[in-house]
Amino acid sequence: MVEPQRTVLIRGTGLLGASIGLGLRAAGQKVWLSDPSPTAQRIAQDIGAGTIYEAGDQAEIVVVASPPEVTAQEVADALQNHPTATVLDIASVKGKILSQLNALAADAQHPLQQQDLHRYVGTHPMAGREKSGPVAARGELFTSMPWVICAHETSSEEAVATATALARSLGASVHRMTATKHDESVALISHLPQVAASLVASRLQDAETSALALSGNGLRDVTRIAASDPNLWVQILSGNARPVVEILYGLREDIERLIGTLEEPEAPGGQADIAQLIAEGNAGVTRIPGKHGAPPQSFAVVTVIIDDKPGQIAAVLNDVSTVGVNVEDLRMEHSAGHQVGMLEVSVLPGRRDELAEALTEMGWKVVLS
Ligand SMILES: NC(=O)c1ccc[n+]([C@@H]2O[C@H](COP(=O)([O-])OP(=O)(O)OC[C@H]3O[C@@H](n4cnc5c(N)ncnc54)[C@H](O)[C@@H]3O)[C@@H](O)[C@H]2O)c1
Ligand SMILES: O=C(O)C(=O)C[C@]1(C(=O)O)C=C[C@@H](O)C=C1
Repeated sequence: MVEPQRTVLIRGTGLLGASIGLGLRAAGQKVWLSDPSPTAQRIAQDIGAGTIYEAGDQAEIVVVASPPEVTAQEVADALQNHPTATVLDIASVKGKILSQLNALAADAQHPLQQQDLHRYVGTHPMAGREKSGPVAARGELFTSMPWVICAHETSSEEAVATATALARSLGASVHRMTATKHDESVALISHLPQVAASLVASRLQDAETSALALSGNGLRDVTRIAASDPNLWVQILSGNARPVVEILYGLREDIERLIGTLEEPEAPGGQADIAQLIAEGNAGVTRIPGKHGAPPQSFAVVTVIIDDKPGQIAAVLNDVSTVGVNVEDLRMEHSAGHQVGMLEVSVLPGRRDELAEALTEMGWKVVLS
């Protein structure tokens, strides 16, 4: 827990900055907000993420939550304007920002000194949304999610401890690694998925409406993040281009192999090749950890068909709690052209049948998958 009397200034009150403000406020922290956009700043204040910063006030912790392209400059300004504060940034790329800061500190014309960087720690919460701006902010965004702390060679122990405490006070689990290791890791687990989602979704641009009307969960699962902000992703992908390109070379090989196989699927070895591709995906997906970095666990899904009217989700959840079953995950799907929704309740596999039976007895229409 960050000591409550320490004041946190959040510079950049968009999705991430406002979410951090909401989470810190809920944990009893004093938060100041600042954004070059007066609207983003006011909205963040209005939703309860903190109070607008008065120029000259001294913060003890500064969180830079600006777009990656201006992050190094913002960190440098914060280190100079808050001369005793720990300064951390949360940008999605780490190596480039650290190099930019080292270059500023080495530039005799720039006021940033190498010793100022002792108070800086690069960090990256591995939680976000495909939306931008403070309106989409959620205080619980970081609960049980990884938060990477990339101490650099001269980060002080105190600065690292402060950044770690801040991440933990938002419910995140902390992972420490170098900026280089971070960038290689996120190329695979964050940047590749974004590229894949965007490429798949872009195939839909000219699709016929009758085909799109058949869309099920497969398409939705693979494309949610295709709605992400292009401005942000230009900065992320170009800021981490080399590690992403290395992965794309491998992906290109696999795609070319699949094309070759599907051109003649009945040719000798063709069926085995297709099976191998799917099996390789099976092997990869089982390696994605679950909550708190625990081994992956697959939950059983109980789907409840509900009328598309207010109060239905709350009523189902109320009935689930009376059965005494913990909800591990929740998802709502709408059926195109129908006034019904499908509420997918994920539970531990051993509790599935009991829950389905109880909900059916209570009058709900339940589907097991
Ligand atoms: N979106 C995600 O899922 C996600 C997840 C983890 C980390 N991040 C990182 O968090 C940072 C913010 O992303 P976001 O999704 O909140 O974007 P956002 O567009 O929602 O918010 C960015 C905010 O920064 C403000 N801003 C612009 N220039 C600024 C400057 N010079 N100084 C201070 N603020 C400035 C903008 O007005 C805006 O309010 C980025 O560095 C991003 O890489 C994003
Ligand atoms: O879940 C989402 O919508 C995200 O965008 C999250 C996600 C990710 O890839 O996990 C995206 C980019 C950020 O740098 C960190 C988190």
